[in-house]
Amino acid sequence: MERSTHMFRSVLRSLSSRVTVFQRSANSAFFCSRTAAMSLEDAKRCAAYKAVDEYVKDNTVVGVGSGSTVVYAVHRLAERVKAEGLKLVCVPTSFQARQLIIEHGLVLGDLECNPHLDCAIDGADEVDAKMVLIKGGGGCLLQEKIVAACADRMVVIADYTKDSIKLGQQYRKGIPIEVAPMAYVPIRNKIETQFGGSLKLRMAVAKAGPVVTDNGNFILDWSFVDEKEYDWDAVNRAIMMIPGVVDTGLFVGMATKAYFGQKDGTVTERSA
Ligand SMILES: O=C(CO)[C@H](O)[C@H](O)COP(=O)(O)O
Repeated sequence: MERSTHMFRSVLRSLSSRVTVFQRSANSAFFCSRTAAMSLEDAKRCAAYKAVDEYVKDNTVVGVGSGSTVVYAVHRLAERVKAEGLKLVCVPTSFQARQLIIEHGLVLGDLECNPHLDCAIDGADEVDAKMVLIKGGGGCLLQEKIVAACADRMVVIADYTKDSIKLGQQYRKGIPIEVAPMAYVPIRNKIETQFGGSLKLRMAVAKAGPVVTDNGNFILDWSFVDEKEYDWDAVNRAIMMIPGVVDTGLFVGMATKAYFGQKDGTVTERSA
């Protein structure tokens, strides 16, 4: 009995030192209070909440990105719809985003009915100093790029591990490239010959064989040469010209703002 009381107290102590508190300020904005031990999840949440509070207002048509950080953005959208009665339309970038929107009782839109969006809020695998992004770690790059291209602004939400000077400094899994299944070998060979590095077909974890995207395609992850100075805009354009390439996870000149949740509960920003 004494032992279980002791264990319960120590769990409580550790929880109270980790918990992130979101408080409502006088103008009803939320902010992250700083605690001794902020987790990576807290950092994601701080960035996501900040982006939603800065960019979403009544009647916004918002693109909902994919990945684990976006989950917090959807929580915050739902919270504000409930508290403030905001009228929003949410356009998903993946099956995951679509489910999140539905589960949170938000209004689901699409590009047929909502071809123009006010903003797209999305995560990233890496953001360099010039706001070039690597996206597609979760395999949703095609729809993410299409939705972002339809938005007035693309706002990135990320934790501090995504912030880098040069691509490849933080994200080591390579640049995802979505390809038509029949063409993955010639595309792999062409990119290796033209730009160096190596490409690997992304394999599924809970399924035999390769990952199949929401669009029925495969993903090649390109480990480029670290020491090389790539012009990402030119590289992206050249890869897009290879028959069978559907899209790349290089987002050049698309993101207008990036929020990075930090270890101490603050959120830093970068603008294009
Ligand atoms: O591009 C993506 C999915 O295709 C995600 O935005 C990216 O992988 C970041 O995900 P997370 O927020 O889980 O770190």
